[in-house]
Amino acid sequence: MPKFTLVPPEIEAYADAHTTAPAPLFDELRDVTYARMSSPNMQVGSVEGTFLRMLVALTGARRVLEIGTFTGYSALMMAEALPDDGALITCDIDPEATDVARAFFLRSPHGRKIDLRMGPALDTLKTLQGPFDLAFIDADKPSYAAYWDAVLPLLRPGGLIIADNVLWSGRVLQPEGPSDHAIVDFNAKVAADPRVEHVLLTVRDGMMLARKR
Ligand SMILES: C[S@@+](CC[C@H](N)C(=O)[O-])C[C@H]1O[C@@H](n2cnc3c(N)ncnc32)[C@H](O)[C@@H]1O
Repeated sequence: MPKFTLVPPEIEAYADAHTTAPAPLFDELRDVTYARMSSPNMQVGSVEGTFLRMLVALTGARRVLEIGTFTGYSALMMAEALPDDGALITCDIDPEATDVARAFFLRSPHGRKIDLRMGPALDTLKTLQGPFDLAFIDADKPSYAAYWDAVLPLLRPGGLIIADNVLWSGRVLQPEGPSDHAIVDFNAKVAADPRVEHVLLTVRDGMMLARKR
């Protein structure tokens, strides 16, 4: 199973210990995810989750789009920073993981801001109307380039796209499998796109932040 982090575990633990502690519900969500899911480390975790929440707060986002709900950690984190009338649409295809997400959304006062759409994200994206203020791409890697093409037009000028796992446990340096190449191609695509300014951060497994001009 990929580690989904390039940061040594003791450094990750130190960063975690010096990051605002998430509400206890997030600890429970982490524990349930690790007990029930076969790839629990897909969950963004507290450092990246808190960073996402901070980005939503700093950008003043009111409408957020997420591709890749899993058990709901990142969605719930970002929803916490939305205003009362804010909204987050999140997409997934996995009924088992999203059953967990739904149960936790119901237990949070911020869960009512979240609209979970089941089905392949590329189909869901065709049904959505912009503008969104912020989008978080964190689903199947071979579709990243297609998600970029579909999401950027839905984003308002000045809006932010965040893509996760763009260092792919370091395999971007020696790509072999289809997902490795998909991430390499995605990063090159973003870097060549004049519609955005972008920065690739070495947070956890790599986060691409791209601001629409
Ligand atoms: C890395 S996980 C998301 C983790 C989540 N952001 C979190 O913090 O817990 C990726 C998710 O993408 C979903 N996914 C994979 N292919 C998809 C597709 N074609 N459309 C929508 N979701 C998809 C998977 O079911 C999985 O739950």
